[in-house]
Amino acid sequence: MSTTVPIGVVTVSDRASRGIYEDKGGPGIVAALTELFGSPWHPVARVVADEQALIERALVQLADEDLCPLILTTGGTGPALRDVTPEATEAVCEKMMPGFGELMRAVSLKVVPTAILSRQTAGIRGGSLIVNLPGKPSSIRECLDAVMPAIPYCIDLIGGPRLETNPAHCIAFRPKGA
Ligand SMILES: Nc1ncnc2c1ncn2[C@@H]1O[C@H](COP(=O)(O)OP(=O)(O)OP(=O)(O)O)[C@@H](O)[C@H]1O
Ligand SMILES: Nc1nc2c(c(=O)[nH]1)N[C@H]1C(S)=C(S)[C@@H](COP(=O)(O)O)O[C@H]1N2
Repeated sequence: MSTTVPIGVVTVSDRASRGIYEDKGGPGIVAALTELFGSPWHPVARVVADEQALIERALVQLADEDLCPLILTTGGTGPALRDVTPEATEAVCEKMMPGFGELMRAVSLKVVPTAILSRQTAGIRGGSLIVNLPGKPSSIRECLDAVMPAIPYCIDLIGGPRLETNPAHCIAFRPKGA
């Protein structure tokens, strides 16, 4: 059995899932986490089309079977008809964490005026925190840099493993004594 922490990485993209283009989202998340995490971890990656049932199934498996304390999605957060990642996230979560989306949009707005078009959100399913990132590969690091400082303490609070960040790239916030 693996002693490293499984982290769910879900690319939601019609074209990447069909092989029309190479998926840069999943590898982008892995590259970002490789810098940001200080604890041993390994990715459990999935690539799915923009279909709510498929996204929900991937999230449920990663949470309930793979026991990932953190699941990151990329893509499907916009206003287009097939963009349903936030709906899938909300459908499988018991509790929403709207502050994640608020912060990521605020930070992204400094980079791109269309940041308001992302409905990216976050929520809790059991012992898993699910966080949506936009599909544009360049948005992954911008968004993760903003929210990563709060992620280890959030995972503490839902009973997950103690995750450390790499202080060269990210200082995690935990209240004194936590
Ligand atoms: N997984 C990915 N890998 C590589 N590039 C991506 C990926 N997802 C998105 N992109 C790029 O970012 C752009 C905006 O992403 P968006 O999620 O809106 O794509 P989309 O138009 O919904 O198409 P698709 O679902 O087929 O990726 C895409 O047009 C593509 O250039
Ligand atoms: N940081 C960042 N946020 C961003 C973007 C971006 O390029 N960088 N693209 C925006 C655009 S153009 C769209 S349409 C929405 C939704 O993208 P998605 O459907 O690929 O998730 O994310 C927005 N948020």
